[in-house]
Amino acid sequence: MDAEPAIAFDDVTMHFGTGEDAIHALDDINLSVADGEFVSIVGPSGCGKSTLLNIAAGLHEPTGGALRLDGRDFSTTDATGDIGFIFQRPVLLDWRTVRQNILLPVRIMKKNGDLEGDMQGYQDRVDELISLVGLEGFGDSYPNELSGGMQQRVTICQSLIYDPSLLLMDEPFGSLDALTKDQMNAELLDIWKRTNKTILFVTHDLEEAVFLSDKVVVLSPRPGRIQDVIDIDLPRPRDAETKQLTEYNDLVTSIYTYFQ
Ligand SMILES: Nc1ncnc2c1ncn2[C@@H]1O[C@H](COP(=O)(O)OP(=O)(O)OP(=O)(O)O)[C@@H](O)[C@H]1O
Repeated sequence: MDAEPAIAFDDVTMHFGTGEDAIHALDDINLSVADGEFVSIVGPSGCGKSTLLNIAAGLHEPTGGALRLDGRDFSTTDATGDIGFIFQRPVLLDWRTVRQNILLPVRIMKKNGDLEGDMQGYQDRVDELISLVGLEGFGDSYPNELSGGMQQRVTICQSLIYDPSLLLMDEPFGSLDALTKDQMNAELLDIWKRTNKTILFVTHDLEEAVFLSDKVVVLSPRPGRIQDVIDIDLPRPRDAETKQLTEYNDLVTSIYTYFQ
């Protein structure tokens, strides 16, 4: 029997509000993401990409359908600790050091009684993570002493500190310049490979989606429906040379046709 998907959306529909003013954000979403898979979601502005991710994070309850996490009914499962969320803009406390910011989710979850294990284990993990994202020497720096790319690396560490199996990333590199974004994409693939996470990634950038993913999900204009799921069977590891491949450029071009 096949393993259960890391996360599955079964007939998920989302309306915000009721009556005439209701917004139909998502319609009939059926999507399975396998354990360890990297899946990107693309679609026109306002089509419901962030809503889909917010539902996966448990921040919104869908108005129809259901979610499964490793085969378990999401509505009755405590997913705290299984899911990490990374937003477009780093959410860091200016008055706390990099090290303290990385530990913040652990402190909050411990306070709420959602996390077990002693603090020392997490303190040691901070050093591993700082090294994983190449921030050695910056553990005692404050966020305003770091570049945008470095700040986003800190948020990646924050999301990895409690070792969730699923990472939800909502345009995490959308506010970075093109060169830094390319560098962060390469680093993310390296982190993904070394940590075996499942990643659900929202982006406006079709080239980024093709470069990173195993599959690209194309949503229609609102209400977001799945228009296509495209397998990206480019060889890995991927690097600057991947972008020179005819297959890479063909895939990007074919996904663009959905937006014309
Ligand atoms: N909390 C909310 N309350 C009411 N409407 C909402 C809420 N969140 C999202 N919406 C609406 O749902 C629709 C989808 O929004 P969403 O942010 O998911 O789209 P998106 O594809 O991520 O957009 P973008 O690419 O511009 O970031 C939009 O019309 C938005 O106004």
